[in-house]
Amino acid sequence: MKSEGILMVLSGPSGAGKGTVCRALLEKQPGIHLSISATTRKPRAGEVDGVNYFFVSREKFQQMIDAGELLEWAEVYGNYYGTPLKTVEDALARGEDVLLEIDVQGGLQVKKKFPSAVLVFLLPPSRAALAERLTGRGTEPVEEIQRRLHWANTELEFLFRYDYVVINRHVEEAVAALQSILVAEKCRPQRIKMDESWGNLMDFKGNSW
Ligand SMILES: Nc1ncnc2c1ncn2[C@@H]1O[C@H](COP(=O)(O)OP(=O)(O)OP(=O)(O)O)[C@@H](O)[C@H]1O
Ligand SMILES: Nc1nc2c(ncn2[C@@H]2O[C@H](COP(=O)(O)O)[C@@H](O)[C@H]2O)c(=O)[nH]1
Repeated sequence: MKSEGILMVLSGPSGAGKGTVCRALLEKQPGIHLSISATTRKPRAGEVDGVNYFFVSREKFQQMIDAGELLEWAEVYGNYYGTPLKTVEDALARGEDVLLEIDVQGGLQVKKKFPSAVLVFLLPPSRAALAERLTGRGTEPVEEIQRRLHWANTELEFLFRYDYVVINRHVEEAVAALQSILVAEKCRPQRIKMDESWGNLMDFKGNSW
């Protein structure tokens, strides 16, 4: 009996620790496929095209939308971000678990297209922790930090439309929670591929020994 790969979405306010937790999860489970998004945002110091994001122009991003190349896309903090569809489909077809680190608007689009996707909302332990983390990262100017913190309130409204909430108090704990979710989701009857000897699942009584 073999279960299929899981499409897992990780969302949460900017600074919640999504990127940090994703990297730590991949270290523990290198077999997970992390989707690389396309974005019109400019690279931060140290970010590499094709590794952190595919950094594209607005024109190129629009072409990708028009060509149906994006599984989902959204405008976030004044820039466009989207998930390339084909690499996700290919990885799922290979039976790999796929992780999308995307915003809440994108998360709900994914759920519409892939109802079996698992939506996880990553929450920092407190409002103060969120502000400290975002400021401490030191990658955005003060106005941008304020803008992201302000938007966090709107993002929180999406929390109850997600399947799971993980509190990112300690990175290792958050990673363990994500791993547990993956294990539990693989045990759902809808995902289990049962050995053919069990016959027609819808008609157990009709099967003879
Ligand atoms: N559990 C944690 N405890 C303390 N600091 C943390 C924890 N998780 C992440 N951080 C720190 O918080 C900052 C923000 O983390 P990260 O960049 O991963 O957030 P993010 O949710 O991916 O943000 P964005 O959406 O803007 O990309 C980083 O400096 C990171 O090192
Ligand atoms: N809807 C999507 N949101 C995405 C995608 N890739 C990243 N994001 C989200 O954007 C913000 C900002 O990211 P940053 O790298 O500029 O800090 C963050 O919430 C990401 O999760 C995507 O493909 N689609």
